[in-house]
Amino acid sequence: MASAARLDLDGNAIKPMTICMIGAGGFIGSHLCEKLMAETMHKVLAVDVYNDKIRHLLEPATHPWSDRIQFHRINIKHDSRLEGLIKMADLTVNLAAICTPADYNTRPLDTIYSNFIDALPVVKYCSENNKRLIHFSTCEVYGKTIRSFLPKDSPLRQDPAYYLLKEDASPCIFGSIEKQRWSYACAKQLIERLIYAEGAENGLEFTIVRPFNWIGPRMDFIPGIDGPSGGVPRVLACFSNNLLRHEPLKLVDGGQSQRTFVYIKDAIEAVLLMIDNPGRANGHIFNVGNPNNEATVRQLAEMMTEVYAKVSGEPSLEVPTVDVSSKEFYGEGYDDSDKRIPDMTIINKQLGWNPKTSLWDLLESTLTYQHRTYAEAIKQAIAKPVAS
Ligand SMILES: NC(=O)c1ccc[n+]([C@@H]2O[C@H](COP(=O)([O-])OP(=O)(O)OC[C@H]3O[C@@H](n4cnc5c(N)ncnc54)[C@H](O)[C@@H]3O)[C@@H](O)[C@H]2O)c1
Ligand SMILES: O=C(O)[C@H]1O[C@H](OP(=O)(O)OP(=O)(O)OC[C@H]2O[C@@H](n3ccc(=O)[nH]c3=O)[C@H](O)[C@@H]2O)[C@H](O)[C@@H](O)[C@@H]1O
Repeated sequence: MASAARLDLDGNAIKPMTICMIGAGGFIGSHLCEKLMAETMHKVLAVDVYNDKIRHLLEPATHPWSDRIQFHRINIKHDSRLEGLIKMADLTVNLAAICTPADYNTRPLDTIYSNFIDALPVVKYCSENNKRLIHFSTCEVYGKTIRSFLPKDSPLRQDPAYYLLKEDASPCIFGSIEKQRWSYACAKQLIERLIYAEGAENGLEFTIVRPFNWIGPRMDFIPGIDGPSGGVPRVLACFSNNLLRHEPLKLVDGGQSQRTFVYIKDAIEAVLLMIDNPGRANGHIFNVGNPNNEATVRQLAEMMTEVYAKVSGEPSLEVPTVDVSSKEFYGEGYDDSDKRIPDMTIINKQLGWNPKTSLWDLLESTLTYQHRTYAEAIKQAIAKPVAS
């Protein structure tokens, strides 16, 4: 339960603050709002175009935190109320973005505008009004690893010096301009550089977060149920959708890419530490991921298949996966990050944070949620006769 006597990492009482959270209605925003309402006395001015994922926090108005959360339906592309909200707050957390890879090469303009141009006024208002900013970037700013350019048989491929991703040392390696996949990473990189420069030249107090594949309940949508039937969400929701519909999981280009997955609830602990410890978080860029939860996409598919059979009680398909080319799945201009392992030195040193949940455990709780939330709706959708 919320308590006024929470202490920061240096033993000082944490004063309740007002947080302007932009993109509060999304996956990460909904979990961050939940945490702030349940465990702190901070107030949230929740800005988004949607509020479905935080409706349970907004209604009924009898929640013990009801006077600490306000929803503002605002599109930050064109709404003069934004500056007023940032001025009213002590801290702004910016989560708003287009961040699904299927959009990067098919809607590159929207992707670049969303991740760079639309974030500019947020940075400017924070800087001009001396307000602290926590900005969400991405691990995609690292792009490909140096390792991926080494010969296949090089022993150096096993050396972490060629793949471990460090905030203050690793280069950002993207593909050519025709590989529009990198429109997102490049826009995120430029806004990081701008924020960093505002800090250096104008004293902006900032923290940049680089999430490494945070996953859990409420991530994206299930096509045809709570999102467009032709839509392509991120991998967790794609594979969940396949499992719920008893279809084989599609492995893009053989599913050889590697990712590290962190449970959303672990990651949110890291964000709360940043919020509550400005002296330790300001001026830093933080990797937030779980280096112990590495899997190829193929391994992820196999594990999700096994976990889903366990939580749903339904047998797995005899052939649970199918290979598909990236061109067929994402279209022209797709490219991929080969491997993403976060170096944890900086977040450990500054905030003492470590992730706890194993890949199996996080998939078990997430797929239990997916099954409970969607299985019935999918059954009904499949049973519905198609209109002739
Ligand atoms: N989930 C991850 O693992 C992950 C990884 C790397 C980076 N990120 C970054 O974290 C942030 C949040 O990601 P998420 O997974 O919660 O995504 P999400 O799509 O679930 O949430 C983004 C939210 O921003 C809102 N939004 C977008 N444009 C807006 C606008 N113009 N005005 C108002 N609201 C707008 C959307 O409606 C959505 O609710 C993004 O910046 C993303 O790039 C997330
Ligand atoms: O989550 C992150 O840390 C960042 O990375 C994601 O990028 P990516 O990991 O490539 O996106 P996913 O959709 O989760 O795909 C992961 C991998 O699975 C593959 N995939 C995806 C979907 C599918 O059905 N099958 C499949 O094999 C993709 O090709 C990719 O190799 C997104 O860019 C962002 O949300 C975010 O910034």
